[in-house]
Amino acid sequence: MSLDASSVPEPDTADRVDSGRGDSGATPLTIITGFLGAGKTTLLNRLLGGGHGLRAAVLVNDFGSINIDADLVVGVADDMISLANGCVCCEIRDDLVGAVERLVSSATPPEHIILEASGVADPASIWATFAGSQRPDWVRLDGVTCVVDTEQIFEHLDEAPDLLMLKARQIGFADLVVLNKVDLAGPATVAWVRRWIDTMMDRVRIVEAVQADVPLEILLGIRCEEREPSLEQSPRGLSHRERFQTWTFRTNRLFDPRSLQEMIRRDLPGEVYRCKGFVQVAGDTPQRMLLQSVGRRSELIPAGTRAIATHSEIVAIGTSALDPQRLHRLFERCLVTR
Ligand SMILES: Nc1nc2c(ncn2[C@@H]2O[C@H](COP(=O)(O)OP(=O)(O)OP(=O)(O)O)[C@@H](O)[C@H]2O)c(=O)[nH]1
Repeated sequence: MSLDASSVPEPDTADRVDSGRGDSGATPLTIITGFLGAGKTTLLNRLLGGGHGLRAAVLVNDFGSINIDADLVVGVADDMISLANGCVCCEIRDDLVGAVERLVSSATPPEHIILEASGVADPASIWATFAGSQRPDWVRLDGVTCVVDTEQIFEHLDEAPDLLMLKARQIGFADLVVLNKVDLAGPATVAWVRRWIDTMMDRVRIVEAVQADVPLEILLGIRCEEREPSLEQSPRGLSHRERFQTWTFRTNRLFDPRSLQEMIRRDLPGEVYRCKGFVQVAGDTPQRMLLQSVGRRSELIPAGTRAIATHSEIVAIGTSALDPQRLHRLFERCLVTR
């Protein structure tokens, strides 16, 4: 895990969202939740690029051992705390509280804190962490936004039926649900997922989106109703480390981009929910690309100046049945032979 920096310089925009720090002095906290690959980082980047005028600090939590998300969040290089190698709702709660403590007690404390939780996190447990901490008055929950991959919400239920329970808990704790990726889902699926959420939850606000494009005003300054965080809301039974597994592949060799995407589409085991990383791909000149895959969908996009390095590093997250040897063989097959 790496911890660095504290808060951002005052933006020069005149349009400010009222974040509502209020008399209590508690710093408003927005939690972005949602399952792996739903579009949380995409939403976070929209928030950060949105010119809301708030001095916001960002906490990014990746379940894997490398915090890829930290490289994908744009525009807050010195203002982000990266919490990797565990989930903030259960395994690295102390790191979360410590990071927030550092932020709020710094010389220039942020006006707002945005936490992108890991895709397997239970937001109720995150909030319970603050309630159980030494200084529960440091932060005030401003709102919880849950990003849903509308196309894939019901995927993987054969391998892990309890996944739907986790997704339901993420949605159920939210003030706002962003039904994302409606471009991939199509109207019938969108209507179906909407109905499913409506019948399951009371009074949750739902917006549909492509690339998490939702108005900023509805994301910040929600001032959600007080909710009593109870430590009983922590997940019972297996810990995330027992339910989910991560696997990392590193190589100095070049990938054949077509084989890589074809392998993900055809052969990636159903136990793998998400892959992401930076890869060196073969071409006229080797190129550094960002690999993103959610289920069997994948994209390779030029990495630009992000995460400059000469080797490739991919993280996969899946069920505890994930087979490291099999994955190693599959990814190795996509390397260019010398
Ligand atoms: N087609 C389509 N792709 C999207 C949309 N929103 C996000 N994506 C893509 O989905 C992938 C995952 O998006 P992220 O924002 O990284 O998802 P995430 O929830 O932060 O992922 P984790 O942090 O790994 O859980 C990326 O390749 C995005 O470009 C959308 O509305 N439509």
